[in-house]
Amino acid sequence: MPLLSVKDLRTYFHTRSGVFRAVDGVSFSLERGETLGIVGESGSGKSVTCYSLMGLIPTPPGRIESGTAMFDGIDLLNCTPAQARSIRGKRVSMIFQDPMTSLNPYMRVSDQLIEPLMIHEDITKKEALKRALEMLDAVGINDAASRIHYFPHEFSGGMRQRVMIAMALITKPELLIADEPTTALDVTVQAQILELIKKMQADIGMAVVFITHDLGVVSGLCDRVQVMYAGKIVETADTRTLFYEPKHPYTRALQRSIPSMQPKGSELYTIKGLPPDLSKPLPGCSFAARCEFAVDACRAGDDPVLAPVKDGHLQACLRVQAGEL
Ligand SMILES: Nc1ncnc2c1ncn2[C@@H]1O[C@H](COP(=O)(O)OP(=O)(O)OP(=O)(O)O)[C@@H](O)[C@H]1O
Repeated sequence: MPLLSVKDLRTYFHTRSGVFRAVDGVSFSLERGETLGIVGESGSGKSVTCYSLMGLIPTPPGRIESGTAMFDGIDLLNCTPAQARSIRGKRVSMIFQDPMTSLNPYMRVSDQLIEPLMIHEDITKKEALKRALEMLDAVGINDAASRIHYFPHEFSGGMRQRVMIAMALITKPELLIADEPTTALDVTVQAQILELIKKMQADIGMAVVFITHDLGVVSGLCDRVQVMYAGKIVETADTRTLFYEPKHPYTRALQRSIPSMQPKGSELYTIKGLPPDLSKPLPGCSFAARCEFAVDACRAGDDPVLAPVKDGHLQACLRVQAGEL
């Protein structure tokens, strides 16, 4: 049985300017210990997918319209508050691009680190502090014994990111959701943080969902990747297949836009145009307006659905499905 199984998740935002179908029929599953990358441009619904699982959708204007998200037999989208508390922040944790999303600026790091342990585990304060120190050590905070009493602002950006990771991992979660945790950091610190997540994953054996707009980042980190466009998954495969045999024109375009994949001296390739307005769904494929391979059939009928290319590789382009591309 997979650790997490999401079926037909739809999360819409009901605003004055219309209903934004941020996530529109997303299904995927994740095995224990597996790392799944969710890739797509800004606004494609990556964060809203994960926020839905974590109970972080602001309601209103947001609303989960349909779907189930089974985590070890419990539906995260339809569970009791007590079930939610026993899972979120303990068995499932999340880290964010901005560490201050989860760190409290007015609380010493020591108090923040021990809080989830005191809530979820039968443990004394002394034992909890010992665990917190070990955790800070494990995420590479030097001189953790004195720094544990710092406030978040007394750490540099990269170090704050490490503190947030320590806080997310201190309960040894079975699933970590990482929402662009390195985007705001310089390249060296970015690499260190990615290495750290990999190491902690190996130590704890947790599964990871890694959200990023950067296809380059997922290559060294993820077992499997799913590509999102306009609230839907348009392609999913193991990382190697997705890199070397991408099928969907959007995935191919994303791959072409990785700077290191482009020949030296050539003009940087970018995907022309903008993602569609999610409040005005158009007939046909939502990528058609920007797709260099689109034909009339792509702009008519229902949005194409995922179909297998081969075992574990699914994609949603009609022309690929018809064997034309
Ligand atoms: N609070 C909100 N109110 C209204 N609409 C929202 C809200 N939050 C998200 N949305 C809608 O959901 C869409 C998807 O947002 P989401 O944050 O999931 O994108 P993303 O792929 O994670 O992008 P990014 O990389 O920029 O975080 C947005 O384009 C927007 O239309």
